[in-house]
Amino acid sequence: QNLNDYKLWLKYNKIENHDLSQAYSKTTNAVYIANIGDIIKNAKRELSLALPQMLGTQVTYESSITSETTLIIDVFNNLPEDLKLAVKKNIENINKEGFIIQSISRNNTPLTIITSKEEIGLLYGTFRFLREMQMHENISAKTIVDSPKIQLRMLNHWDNLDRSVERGYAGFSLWNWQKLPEYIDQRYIDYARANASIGINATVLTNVNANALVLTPMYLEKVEALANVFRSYGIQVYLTARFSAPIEIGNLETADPLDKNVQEWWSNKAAEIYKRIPDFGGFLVKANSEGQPGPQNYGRNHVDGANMMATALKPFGGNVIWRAFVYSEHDDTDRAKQAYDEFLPYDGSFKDNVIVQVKNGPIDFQPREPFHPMFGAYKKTPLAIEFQITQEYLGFSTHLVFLPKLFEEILDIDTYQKGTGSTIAKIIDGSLYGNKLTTMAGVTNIGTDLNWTGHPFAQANWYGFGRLAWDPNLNSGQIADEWIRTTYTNDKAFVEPIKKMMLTSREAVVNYMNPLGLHHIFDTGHHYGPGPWVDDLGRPDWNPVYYHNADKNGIGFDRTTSGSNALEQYAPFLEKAYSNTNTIPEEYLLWFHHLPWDYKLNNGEILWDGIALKYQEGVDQVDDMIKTWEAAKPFLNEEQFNEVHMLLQIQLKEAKWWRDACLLYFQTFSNLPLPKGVEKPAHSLEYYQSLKFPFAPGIKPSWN
Ligand SMILES: CO[C@H]1[C@H](O)[C@@H](O)[C@H](O)O[C@@H]1C(=O)O
Repeated sequence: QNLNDYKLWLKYNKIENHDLSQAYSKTTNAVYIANIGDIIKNAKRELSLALPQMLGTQVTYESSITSETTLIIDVFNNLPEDLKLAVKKNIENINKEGFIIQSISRNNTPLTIITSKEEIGLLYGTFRFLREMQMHENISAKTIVDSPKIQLRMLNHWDNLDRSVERGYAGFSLWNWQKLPEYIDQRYIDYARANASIGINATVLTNVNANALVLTPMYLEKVEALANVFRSYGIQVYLTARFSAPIEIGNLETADPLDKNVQEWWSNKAAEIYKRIPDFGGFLVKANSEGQPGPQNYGRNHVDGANMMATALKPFGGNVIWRAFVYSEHDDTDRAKQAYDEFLPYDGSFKDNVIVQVKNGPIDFQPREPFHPMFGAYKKTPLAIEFQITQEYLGFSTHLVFLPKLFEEILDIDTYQKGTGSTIAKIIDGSLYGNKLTTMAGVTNIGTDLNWTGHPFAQANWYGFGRLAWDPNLNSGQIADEWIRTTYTNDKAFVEPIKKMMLTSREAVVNYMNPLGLHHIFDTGHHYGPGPWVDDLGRPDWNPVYYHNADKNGIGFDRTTSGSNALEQYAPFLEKAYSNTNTIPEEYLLWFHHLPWDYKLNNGEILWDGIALKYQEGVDQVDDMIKTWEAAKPFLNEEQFNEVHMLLQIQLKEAKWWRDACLLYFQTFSNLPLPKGVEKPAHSLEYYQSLKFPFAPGIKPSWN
């Protein structure tokens, strides 16, 4: 790994273009930055770090606004009257975290103003200003008026107290519990800077498979120390709350949410936390899911559990984020249907500080899933969308996959639940149903690796998540563009091909792992390589064979009326369109239909050939990615080039592994030859079935 990778997209490379550098130097020649709090101090620190690196000059700060001032950073209320007037129209168009960057002429001198309603907007505005410089944009020629569209832009860490990270592929947890609270690792500060630079404003420090100990005083003191660092970057801290904590650390005999002592215990716990952390965000809870304790252990339901915690947090302004990731071993209906069936009756019964958090798809973070049917169907209780930034099912931190493409696909989908135009983006940003609490959560891919995310390009997934949480209508191409230019170079000859490579990488992984709607055919436990043959796990819904249903007659999961009828959970328009093999988008075909091997695809190929050719296409796409990277070599130093080149070679090897293993296995049912154009497998099926990965990182759970 390359030392420079540590800086993420905040590289602040020297600006070589003389004219541009001159123009920026003029704009930043005399800076007035208000002295109103700790957040703005961090904006000032960032300027003092970035400007000398980019421009080669030190920043001169002024103690008051003078006729010499070239850049003003202050909240609207503090601006001199003439400047207030200049930005007045725009200030009405931002919310309390938004900002304006506007250049005017004052007494014939050019002046740039970064302003906002509140202090946090100035930090976001400063980061934006610096990004514009990194992207060599003509700042003084444009006015930028921007605000986040979603209130809680949140990372979910699946970090355990022993510093292992569930589904983490980038080293250990950042949180050094042993040295906290005294020792503040520089990493905490750089983590906060990176998050603030893209507008992430909340973080859940601990795994949803929770350990109650984090709620004991010894740990709370450490959490407080982290909260103290993050506060001045506008980041609020949340914790996961283990439902059985009152028993485990509170000496109670029950955790029944209707028990007075239990309720009191949680209220006292909330008070204790808020005494230390007055702006504590609240609890994220995984209950009665994959073996985690919950209200159902006491014959109660999700509403009882969530509302009990909501009552405890309410006096302090905290939220409960209650996950809807549930599927039960006692339920033999289609796993894809269970969360909807269980949660739909509760819509509207939760207290107003409860948010229900739903994964983007109904199974589990597959390379491609149709959207989770709760989106749009839940109309009263606010839903948070949960994306997975860590690549549990997408090649860990080894494969290059640009996830904003996946996130965008989901956000843009029309659920039709309130007529045409009921997109998931509008549900999440609250505009469709008028929800007051809006949230986007991302299960993070960050760890102690030198480059934070294991794969240098996985940084783009952290970046892109943050950008989409800020504005779910952003385009993934724009996000890739920003990331490449701030991380590598602005040279078009590099930017354009690399952007193309990133934008195709998501479809490539779908093709070589799970084409045409196939899903969950991963090897068991670690979810790394292919395991479509696995059929012997304790629960049927953990077995890949449950999901592909291949037999001599065909392949796919019938979710129409002749099968599980999961389609009934979607709006009538989609139910109808997806029920019909002529109108369903082919990328969802085998998600909803079981079809014969000789079924004719849109392009005239039979299904078997189509599947095989998709696998081959995925391999070819990775091959192209390697060619693109090789052609980009002149723009990279040796380490930068080599690290990604080595990773891409592994990706190619493993794309072939997926192709060969899946095709050889499915061929035992189809009994058809591989079509022309598909490479002959390098090994036998038995060989692929014998591969074992005891070294796979990131596993902790024992349930699948
Ligand atoms: C935290 O547990 C995870 C589990 O490791 C993972 O395999 C699955 O994706 O989902 C679970 C969840 O989201 O709760």
